Amino acid sequence: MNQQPKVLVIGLGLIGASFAKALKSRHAAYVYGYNRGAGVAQQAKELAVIDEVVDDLQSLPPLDCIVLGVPVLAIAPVLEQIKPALSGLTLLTDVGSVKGEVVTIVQQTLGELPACFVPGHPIAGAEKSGLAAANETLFDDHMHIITPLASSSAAAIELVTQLWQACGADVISMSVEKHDEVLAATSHLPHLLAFSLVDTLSRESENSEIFKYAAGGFRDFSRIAASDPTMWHDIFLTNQSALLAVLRRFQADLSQLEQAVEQGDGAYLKQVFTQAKQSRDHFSDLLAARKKKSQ
Ligand SMILES: NC(=O)C1=CN([C@@H]2O[C@H](COP(=O)(O)OP(=O)(O)OC[C@H]3O[C@@H](n4cnc5c(N)ncnc54)[C@H](O)[C@@H]3O)[C@@H](O)[C@H]2O)C=CC1
Ligand SMILES: O=C(O)C(=O)Cc1ccc(O)cc1
Repeated sequence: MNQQPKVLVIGLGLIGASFAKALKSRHAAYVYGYNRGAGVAQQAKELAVIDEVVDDLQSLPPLDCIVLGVPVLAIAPVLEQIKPALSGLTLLTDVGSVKGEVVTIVQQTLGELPACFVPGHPIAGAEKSGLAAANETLFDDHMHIITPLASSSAAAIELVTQLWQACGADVISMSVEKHDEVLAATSHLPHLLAFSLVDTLSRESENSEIFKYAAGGFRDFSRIAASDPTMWHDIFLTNQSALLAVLRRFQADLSQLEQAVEQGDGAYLKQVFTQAKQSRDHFSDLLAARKKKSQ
């Protein structure tokens, strides 16, 4: 594309603002921004995260692409407002952590799956949220998963790939179903466990007094329990079946560990811990290889 594409980011929080900032700083797009509530988009302009503020989703400038950077259950009300602008668009995409339910929401809200629509999910983030957490290098050397649909046009797939590559991401493609299964296991379950553990421990001691005595292991494990409650509320409600499947497998394994502790079955404990260590060491090697490749 000779001219810079014109991109509107709706939802200027951690992911939307990081994406906008990465595109703008790398001169990969002319970036408009919209956020509900007074002031956020204006602040984004002042911080050079976006080029221009959009005040009203019902009167949009000519655009090539709209990126939905809002929590999953905020997508439907936003789509209702931008419906009229979708006909001239090359690309409509999102960054939601769940894909199946986003596809259903788009289909139900628009009455069809438009050719411009390609679902997406950056596999990069943090426990922080909001515009203040925006970081233009957030996506460097991270995967961006797209789940193109039978209805997605070649032009839409090309533009989504080009934009995320410009932000430093490795764009990979997979089915909606595989995405939701894999992410339930590697992201949604660990977040559920972290929320649950920190909640349990905080109720066990007044003013979370026991946290004073926690070491690095607890810090590492519990970091993600500081993640945004609204965002995770939406994820757990919209990836219900994949999450329940992996949660039930985990609960069965946890019960076996409980029994082993109860019965003093050290051999079983050692076998589980050894297997887990091998898997984690393999994961560290993968991360190191990815880092090396990008240097
Ligand atoms: N936080 C993370 O690490 C990651 C999040 N995601 C996904 O990205 C999406 C956004 O997450 P974050 O950026 O972390 O959240 P965030 O809370 O930092 O940002 C969301 C932004 O959307 C705005 N917003 C909410 N409802 C709106 C509406 N109806 N109209 C206009 N603006 C609205 C909020 O005011 C906020 O500025 C979610 O769908 C999440 O699943 C994907 C990858 C990583
Ligand atoms: O903070 C972390 O370690 C994360 O795992 C961030 C994250 C949260 C949600 C996603 O869909 C993808 C990445």
